[in-house]
Amino acid sequence: MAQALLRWHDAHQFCSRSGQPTKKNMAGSKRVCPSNKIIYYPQVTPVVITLVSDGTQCLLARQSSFPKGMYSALAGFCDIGESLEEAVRREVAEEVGLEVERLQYSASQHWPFPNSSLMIACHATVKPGQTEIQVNLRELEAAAWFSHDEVAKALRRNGPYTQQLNGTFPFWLPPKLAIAHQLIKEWVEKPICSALPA
Ligand SMILES: NC(=O)c1ccc[n+]([C@@H]2O[C@H](COP(=O)([O-])OP(=O)(O)OC[C@H]3O[C@@H](n4cnc5c(N)ncnc54)[C@H](O)[C@@H]3O)[C@@H](O)[C@H]2O)c1
Repeated sequence: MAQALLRWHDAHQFCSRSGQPTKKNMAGSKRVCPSNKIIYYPQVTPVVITLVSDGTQCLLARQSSFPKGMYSALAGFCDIGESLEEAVRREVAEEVGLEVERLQYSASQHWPFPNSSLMIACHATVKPGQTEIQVNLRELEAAAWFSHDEVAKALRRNGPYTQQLNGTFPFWLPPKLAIAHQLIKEWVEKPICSALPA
């Protein structure tokens, strides 16, 4: 968190209205422009992260920037004017072409990489039978449905894998510190999604 705050101070040294240097307050919690008194507060950007399930399988995806073999839940920044529910539905539709039927909040996490994000984690379901995915290749490298068994095994493995096994990189999941890991673990331990309220 301290590093995220230091990065924010570094990137906000000048007032965007007057162009004058801003001054940090003693506590380091804000910056003020001495010429027009505008106060700048550190920003936190909301990001939704969603584990989509059809009741028996869950959907995991990877971006080309991920370490080889790592798959995670779908994440995306909230747009201005959007509720969290709208952001989840839009992101899932944009990234894999699925329509979310029900969703349930799970937990949140401050994520300092590369800037301060507030990760808001949710479980979502799609209607059984409406599971055909269309991967948006501008955003994702791949996405696929994984069975409960496959995901449970991947949780027990210790990634990251840097070595190929039978010509491919074994699929592995984000580390414990990431809320993506907690979301996936929650689904494996209690497949909540099959019992989400309508
Ligand atoms: N803690 C976790 O478990 C976890 C898991 C997945 C993603 N994340 C984080 O969530 C964030 C979003 O994930 P992603 O996969 O969409 O990331 P991403 O960095 O691939 O961003 C996708 C696109 O969003 C746009 N974007 C970048 N910054 C933005 C901002 N501040 N506001 C609006 N749009 C912006 C850009 O066009 C970018 O190409 C990243 O910071 C990522 O590190 C955390």
